[in-house]
Amino acid sequence: MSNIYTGPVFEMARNQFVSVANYLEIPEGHRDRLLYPKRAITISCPIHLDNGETAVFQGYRVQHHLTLGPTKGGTRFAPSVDIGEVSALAIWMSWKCALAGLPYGGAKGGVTVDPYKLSRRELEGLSRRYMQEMIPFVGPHIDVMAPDMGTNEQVMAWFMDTYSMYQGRTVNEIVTGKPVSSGGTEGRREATGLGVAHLIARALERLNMPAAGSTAIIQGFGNVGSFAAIELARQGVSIIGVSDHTACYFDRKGLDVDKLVAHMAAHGSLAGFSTEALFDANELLVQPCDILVPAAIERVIDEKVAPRLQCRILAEAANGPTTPEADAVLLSRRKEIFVIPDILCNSGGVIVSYFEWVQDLQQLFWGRNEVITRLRGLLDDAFERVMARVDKDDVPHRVAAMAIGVDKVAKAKAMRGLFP
Ligand SMILES: NC(=O)C1=CN([C@@H]2O[C@H](COP(=O)(O)OP(=O)(O)OC[C@H]3O[C@@H](n4cnc5c(N)ncnc54)[C@H](OP(=O)(O)O)[C@@H]3O)[C@@H](O)[C@H]2O)C=CC1
Ligand SMILES: O=C(O)CCC(=O)C(=O)O
Repeated sequence: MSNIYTGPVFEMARNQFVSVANYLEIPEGHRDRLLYPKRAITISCPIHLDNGETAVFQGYRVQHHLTLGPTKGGTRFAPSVDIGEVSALAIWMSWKCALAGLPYGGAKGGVTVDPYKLSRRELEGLSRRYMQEMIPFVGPHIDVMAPDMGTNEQVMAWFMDTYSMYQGRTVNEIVTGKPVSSGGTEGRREATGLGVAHLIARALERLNMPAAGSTAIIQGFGNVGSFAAIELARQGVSIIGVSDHTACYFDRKGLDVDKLVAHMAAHGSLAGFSTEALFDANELLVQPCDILVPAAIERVIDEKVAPRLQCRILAEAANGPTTPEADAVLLSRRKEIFVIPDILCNSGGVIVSYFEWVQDLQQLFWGRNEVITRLRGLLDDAFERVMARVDKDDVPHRVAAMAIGVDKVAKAKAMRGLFP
């Protein structure tokens, strides 16, 4: 199939799919239908800059499959965004939602922009224009957006408001990850990081390692990385390394997570937190630790980094942090390194987004305890199913997790018939 889906991140998603399709013995003739997105939308978003000029930003939304329900997934504002990256992220959302048992296909969207270079007024203009251009293609039962890198609750509130103005009524079920004051759910802000820490606790249990006194290194200190750090520290794990784009810190005695979080709240980045603990960002991932949490971008663990990892647990909070070449290395190190694959590890976010959507549709809101208890229940269930498959078939954790997701979508497609 000749197509527009290219680039290293899409190649990763395709290679992973081929490995899983081989393991599941999916016939060649069924594979393109499972892999390639149903719809890929490209838009131009012109906005007025503060200096009076007009800038046009490229935006995308990819809806991978519609077999199990509406599509679901975040919106990324980052310079790296292109159709290949967004498509890969949409495909991963499909396997993630199916693994968690959510009634969704995968989607992802984004704008090629550095959001930190825009003023608040420009960011609002871009967010509103993006949603406005997407109105013909999204809806509470068609495609439901959420935050991802570079977007947040405020951007979701602007999306919701823009969509609602066009409908002439409040439609808060059009996006998730909104502020609680605008129809968001308790627990969504921290859900992904909390889920990462919960699954790390399950992995520690399985390895007979106590949480208290274990050490963790976290790359990325945004929504996911910071909440994972808070929850791990609460469990007694010592956070010995953290980084973002602006700084990297490492201290074997442990960093003060409360102070890191307060610094982020005051300054918006890690720069300036400490002079003593400054460290080389290129060496952070390969330092000895019990738990390594990449919580930033794709492809940071490649065939050069993988042989040098010195962690016992690799908890993939980011989407796609490990390349297929690195996976081959990790396969040979599978007794040393316990991988919690991304589609399992970071699924807490979309799980609580699902709870938010359900609450918005019903206009009946749950308390935080109910949200977190249900979240832990779905994560435990997915974790157990992945481990059962690993034990039964002796396959790598990623293959087991993806196989559960791919198999569910494949079976649903088969039952619905080949032709419309
Ligand atoms: N938000 C969510 O609910 C979910 C997010 N994810 C995934 O988690 C990851 C992080 O997302 P999220 O926390 O929301 O995004 P944020 O934008 O909130 O934070 C991203 C963090 O990563 C850092 N970062 C970016 N590039 C690098 C780099 N090269 N080295 C070190 N740090 C870097 C950023 O630093 P800086 O600010 O300095 O650029 C920032 O600290 C992404 O892969 C995303 O797809 C997965 C599931 C759900
Ligand atoms: O909350 C959601 O709907 C999607 C979150 C997301 O983008 C992801 O899991 O990668």
